[in-house]
Amino acid sequence: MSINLEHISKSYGKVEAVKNISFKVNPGELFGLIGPDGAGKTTLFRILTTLLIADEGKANVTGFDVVKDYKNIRKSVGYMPGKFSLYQDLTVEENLTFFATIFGTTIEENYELIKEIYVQIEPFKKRRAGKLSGGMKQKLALCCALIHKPKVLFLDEPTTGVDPVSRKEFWEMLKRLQQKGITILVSTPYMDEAALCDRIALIQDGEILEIDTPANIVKHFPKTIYNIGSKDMYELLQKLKEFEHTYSMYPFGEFVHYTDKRDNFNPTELRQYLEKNGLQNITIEKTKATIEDTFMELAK
Ligand SMILES: Nc1ncnc2c1ncn2[C@@H]1O[C@H](COP(=O)(O)OP(=O)(O)OP(=O)(O)O)[C@@H](O)[C@H]1O
Repeated sequence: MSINLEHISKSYGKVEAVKNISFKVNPGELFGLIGPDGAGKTTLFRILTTLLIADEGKANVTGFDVVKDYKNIRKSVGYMPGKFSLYQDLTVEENLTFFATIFGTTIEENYELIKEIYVQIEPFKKRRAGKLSGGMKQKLALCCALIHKPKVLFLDEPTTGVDPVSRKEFWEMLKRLQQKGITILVSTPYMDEAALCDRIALIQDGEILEIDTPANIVKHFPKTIYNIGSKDMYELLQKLKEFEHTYSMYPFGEFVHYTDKRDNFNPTELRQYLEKNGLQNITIEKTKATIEDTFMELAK
């Protein structure tokens, strides 16, 4: 097993940030921790990268215990924290050289692993990290986390605040790193990115709601979902909220995702109710559950 957590708990004073969490990540797997802000993702990363000691439970990474063997873990993992991972006043090249030096290596020695990512920021190698765009900062931070050829890569919300094109490119890079045999634990609040992982753990308020492949997670959704559209989104939400048979409803792009309390739901009846309440251009169509739908249902 590359990563193994057993009954890990951690509190900050009265805040129980992580509660009795257990899961395993297989060698070479791309595993996602999916949850909103404050779910406990960063706390888990800090425990696994030996920067924080859990109150209860055991964890090991590449066979090393996070407390007893912390030095071995630090040598064999790469960590890209969500915030403050680069020295803003150092240039691109200086940042990378700095990280290489503290791990007793050089850029040249491990160039092959970072090459594909580094060539994209190399034209700006004399630029200070603080002056880079979000996407470029993220590529540099990834190069710095990879410079000592880690076996396991920890990426805490690597795409937060990054534009959609760079996000897509970033996930393509992760897939290629995975093919080189690196195990990756990545966290994200974006549900669309969850679908790109081999397996995901949905996490909220320090607890795991479910662990499975993205495909299996959506299969477990218990109800039929309908996409409901109308000209006036705000009114539509109000009226659906007041409808006595509504089980769940929330905005999803240009539609509302709706489920009904009853098994014998009749869309015509809902349409008539909405029309009677003055809504126009109503559309009601069956749709497939997404990871976000499952998350909302489990988090209820
Ligand atoms: N040093 C700290 N002192 C007190 N409370 C903390 C501390 N660090 C985190 N917390 C609290 O613990 C909970 C989990 O935080 P954590 O940072 O692990 O979550 P997260 O999922 O990474 O979210 P975020 O993306 O906001 O960092 C939150 O309620 C947070 O406010």
